[in-house]
Amino acid sequence: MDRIRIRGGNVLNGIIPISGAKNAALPLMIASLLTDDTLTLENVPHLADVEQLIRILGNHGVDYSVNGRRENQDKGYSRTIHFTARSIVDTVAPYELVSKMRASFWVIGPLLARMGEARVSLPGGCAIGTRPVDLFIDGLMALGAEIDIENGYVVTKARKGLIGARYRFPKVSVGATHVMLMAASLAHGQTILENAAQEPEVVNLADCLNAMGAKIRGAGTSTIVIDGVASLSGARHRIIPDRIETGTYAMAVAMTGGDVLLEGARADLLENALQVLARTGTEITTTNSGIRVRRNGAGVEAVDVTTEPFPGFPTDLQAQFMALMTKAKGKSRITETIFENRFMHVQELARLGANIKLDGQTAIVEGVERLKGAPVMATDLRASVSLVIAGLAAEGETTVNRVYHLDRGFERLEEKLSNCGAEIERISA
Ligand SMILES: CC(=O)N[C@H]1[C@@H](OP(=O)(O)OP(=O)(O)OC[C@H]2O[C@@H](n3ccc(=O)[nH]c3=O)[C@H](O)[C@@H]2O)O[C@H](CO)[C@@H](O)[C@@H]1O
Ligand SMILES: C=C(OP(=O)(O)O)C(=O)O
Repeated sequence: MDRIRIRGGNVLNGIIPISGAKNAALPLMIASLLTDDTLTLENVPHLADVEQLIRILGNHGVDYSVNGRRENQDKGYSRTIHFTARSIVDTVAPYELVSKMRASFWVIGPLLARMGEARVSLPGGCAIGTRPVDLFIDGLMALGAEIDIENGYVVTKARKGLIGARYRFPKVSVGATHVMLMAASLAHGQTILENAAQEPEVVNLADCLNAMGAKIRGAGTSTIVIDGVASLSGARHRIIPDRIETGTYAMAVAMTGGDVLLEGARADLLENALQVLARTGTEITTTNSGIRVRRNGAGVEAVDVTTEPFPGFPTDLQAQFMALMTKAKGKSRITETIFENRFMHVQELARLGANIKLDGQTAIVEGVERLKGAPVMATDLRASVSLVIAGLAAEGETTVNRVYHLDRGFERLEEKLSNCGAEIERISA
């Protein structure tokens, strides 16, 4: 299995191009199941999750073709991809495919809306909590779907089509909001979703669905109104820049020091996290071409954070921020409210010399003078990259094992960081 080897201690200087957002690309690709026309997506990142979803969609009958120079396609540059689901050849999403990635469960919405049936394996994904699917089931049932769980599969039918309804999510869920948006777009009549997720990825999906002919208002607020339409057409749509990748590299610069332009990044997608970073003493400026992050030799202040649904501090940046706080001046409290088991990076950061104590859902981080390189391993995507950041600021050599987690969500990570002066390389097994 590949590993990442880092020799820490270098400051970061230069330009890091920000890729298209994984968490926007996945639901947008799934939306291609809603129409027999071509959905063209621009700025699709080259990531393991995207490739896996291409395979899953292919199983249902989605053809795809990639624009761009052939030599770029395999090297991992964001691309334009055309997805066409002329006909749905299979409404079953099997365990072997869905268990590898949580988001693949979301095909349940479009398959049910377009075909009146779906049989989708319960999902896998990052091991950061129990991650049930009750909200998807309740929401689709509110639209008139019949649902049973059989042998690890969610089996659903709506032979006469889905019917618009008012549904209030008992808890904010990004994935369940995506699925309800897609399903309700082809339902008969009006659907009103309350307590919906307000994440930029939800807005990106709603904008794309509207370009395909859907009638959705209010995406980006907690109440979304969808007037169902009989069919959707193709469209051309651009994926937003990845706000988690943006925040991750911003925290890397805050930790190592230096001056980096995060090219193509959009500050409005992560205002809360940028404000938190500014409070640590990191200089953040928005320019025409992206976000510039600077930190001199003065070190970072300790800041408390609590993860929350958007527009709050994102759970997907919690691990990276904890890495930063391990070298802060003083004590910070980091509270995780979204996932009940998202502290697996704590014991790995401790291998590098971090001083962190857990008190329920709160991590108390006492900043230390220096971290020292060590072999580490993480069991989820954002935890893995938090170890990369910590390794960049640690003395000596850090080896991050199980690199496949990083490949799920970070396009050309080693190249982007080494272009800015980091000593980082992939060691192929
Ligand atoms: C591919 C993708 O976009 N993944 C993101 C998405 O995951 P995902 O969409 O899976 O996360 P959700 O917003 O659904 O999860 C939020 C909370 O709701 C719970 N829940 C969710 C559904 C359900 O039916 N029942 C239930 O209890 C979850 O266990 C979790 O505790 O949003 C998360 C929260 O911002 C991010 O960390 C993930 O990176
Ligand atoms: C948790 C994540 O992904 P997933 O929902 O696919 O597990 C993530 O992107 O950080």
